[in-house]
Amino acid sequence: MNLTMSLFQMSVEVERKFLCSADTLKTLEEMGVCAGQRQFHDQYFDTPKFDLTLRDMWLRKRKGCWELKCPTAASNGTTELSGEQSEAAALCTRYKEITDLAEIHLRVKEVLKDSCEVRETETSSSEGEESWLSNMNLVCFADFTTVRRSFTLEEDGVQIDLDQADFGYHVGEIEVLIPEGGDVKSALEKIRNTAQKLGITGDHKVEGKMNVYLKRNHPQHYAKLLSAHVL
Ligand SMILES: Cc1ncc(C[n+]2csc(CCOP(=O)(O)OP(=O)(O)OP(=O)(O)O)c2C)c(N)n1
Repeated sequence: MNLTMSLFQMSVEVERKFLCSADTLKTLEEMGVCAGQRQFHDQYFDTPKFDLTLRDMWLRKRKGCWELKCPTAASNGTTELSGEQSEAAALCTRYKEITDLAEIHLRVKEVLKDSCEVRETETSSSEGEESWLSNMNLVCFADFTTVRRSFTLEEDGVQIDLDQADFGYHVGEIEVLIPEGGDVKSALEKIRNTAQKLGITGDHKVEGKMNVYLKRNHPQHYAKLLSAHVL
């Protein structure tokens, strides 16, 4: 099936990361409802030549489920932003989240077809359900566990996560999920309001877990992504 014929409805995650101070945590605990704490183990996959991550595509397995995060077109939903909205956009990331495995296979194959990475073999059940990884020359390059506390505020559809990764990095994120083609401006506005309420300042993007993980564990991979302006 051609990708343009694909009919899957995808979500777009609009997200701002922040460093959580003791003051922010106190405000959050006063204002928000703690929706619980959970722990998950993430494994990220790419080819040895980094064909996916160099295109800002992030393939991972979390709690037994596959997810692919892909960039949205830079201008989608962000034309004619006000000054404040542009500032908010510069602090946020926007990624499509694909969770349907067949769709993930299609997208990954599409990217790898030019780099001769895909072995055109049929998967037999005896090879195990994840032979597609080796057929596409995909290997695990990052593997870590996160303890996440989630909060919800009155603001519609805003989730705040406080993540503690097992390699010693803490980061918070304010997140709004919208359908593909949905209202990015309104999501940015909600994120900006929430950051203001929590007293979050700063005019630079805060590093995510992966930045810090790669810098520490795979500096060459990290350097390639930096020079390609992916991170
Ligand atoms: C600030 C920032 N973050 C991520 C990226 C790109 N990127 C690197 S790894 C990566 C995939 C992991 O995304 P992230 O949202 O950081 O992880 P997590 O919070 O655990 O996922 P969730 O539970 O919210 O789905 C991305 C998109 C970027 N360029 N800049």
